[in-house]
Amino acid sequence: MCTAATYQTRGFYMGRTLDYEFSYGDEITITPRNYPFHFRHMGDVISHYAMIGTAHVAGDYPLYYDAMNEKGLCMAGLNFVGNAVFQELSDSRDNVAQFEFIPWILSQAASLAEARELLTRMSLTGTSFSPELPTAQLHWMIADKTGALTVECMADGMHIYENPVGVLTNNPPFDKQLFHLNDFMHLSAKQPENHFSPDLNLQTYSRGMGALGLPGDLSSASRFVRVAFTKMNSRSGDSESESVSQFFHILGSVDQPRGCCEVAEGNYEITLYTSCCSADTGIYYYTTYENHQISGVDMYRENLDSDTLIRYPMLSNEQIHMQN
Ligand SMILES: C[C@H](CCC(=O)NCCS(=O)(=O)O)[C@H]1CC[C@H]2[C@@H]3[C@H](O)C[C@@H]4C[C@H](O)CC[C@]4(C)[C@H]3C[C@H](O)[C@]12C
Repeated sequence: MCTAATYQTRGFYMGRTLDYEFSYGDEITITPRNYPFHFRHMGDVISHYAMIGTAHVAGDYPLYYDAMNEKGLCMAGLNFVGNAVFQELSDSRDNVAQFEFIPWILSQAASLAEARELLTRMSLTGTSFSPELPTAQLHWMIADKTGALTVECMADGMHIYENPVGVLTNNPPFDKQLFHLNDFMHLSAKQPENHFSPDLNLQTYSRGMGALGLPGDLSSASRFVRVAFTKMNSRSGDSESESVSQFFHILGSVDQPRGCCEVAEGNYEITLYTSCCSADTGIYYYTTYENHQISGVDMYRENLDSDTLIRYPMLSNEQIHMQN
């Protein structure tokens, strides 16, 4: 399972949890402006916007899971297993392989409006990266400070949804996730009042009872509701550190501890990492399952005019700050 969310304070933030039972070998990867992209069906793009995110680098190619570009446009791919059906190659459209989708959009679009424009002339194809890394069944959230979109390719074509919640999880399809929120409109951060019956003396006996009924399990549908509630009710200061701190609390509401989601006998899905792209500062923040300290990689501390990928392995050992 995975969850992605946006957060707006004075800055704009987007990130995700990457929940899985193993790692493909993830690295914080900066693609500078002059790294040559050789798109499978669209030729070469030699000069483009720089981007930073988590990727598995294979044969010097950044296979991004989530990233942002230097213009503050952000994008994340999440599992959409059983629903994703990619499109056929088309003579009249821009054919983009699913593994190229993040680089295709982030290399060229400076805003969500420009991304929307690219999407209208695109076919997202199932072309695989290699036999060892076959096509992943994903759907995506694309966002900047003006809003968010969800992109889902299904048997009936490409769906581009406005995403007013700024949240994405996994199945079912996004329109159903959004509709499901109707069932929870009675939830509140405030204490509830007795609407059950005036004939009963019902009392609140604990804080937090306004959100009684918020689903607590790890299913994708439940995580969607829980992170949406947490995000929509979030309050924080608007400095970078207060915003980033709050952002990790938002995604912390759907964190997966080892042991609670068994995917095979003795094999558990966990939150391998949680990321937070800061659109205004160009910093990619992250924590890992074993390292709760927030680490950061600042794209602007690198030579963004280079033509070579810049890679940082994730710091994954718990860092405990002893005070005595
Ligand atoms: C497994 C990851 C998604 C995690 C997730 O959504 N889990 C939910 C599980 S469930 O549905 O709810 O059961 C996805 C996100 C991004 C994916 C990677 C990226 O798409 C980049 C390449 C794409 C290649 O086609 C396959 C390898 C790969 C390196 C992908 C491996 C894997 O599918 C990743 C890492």
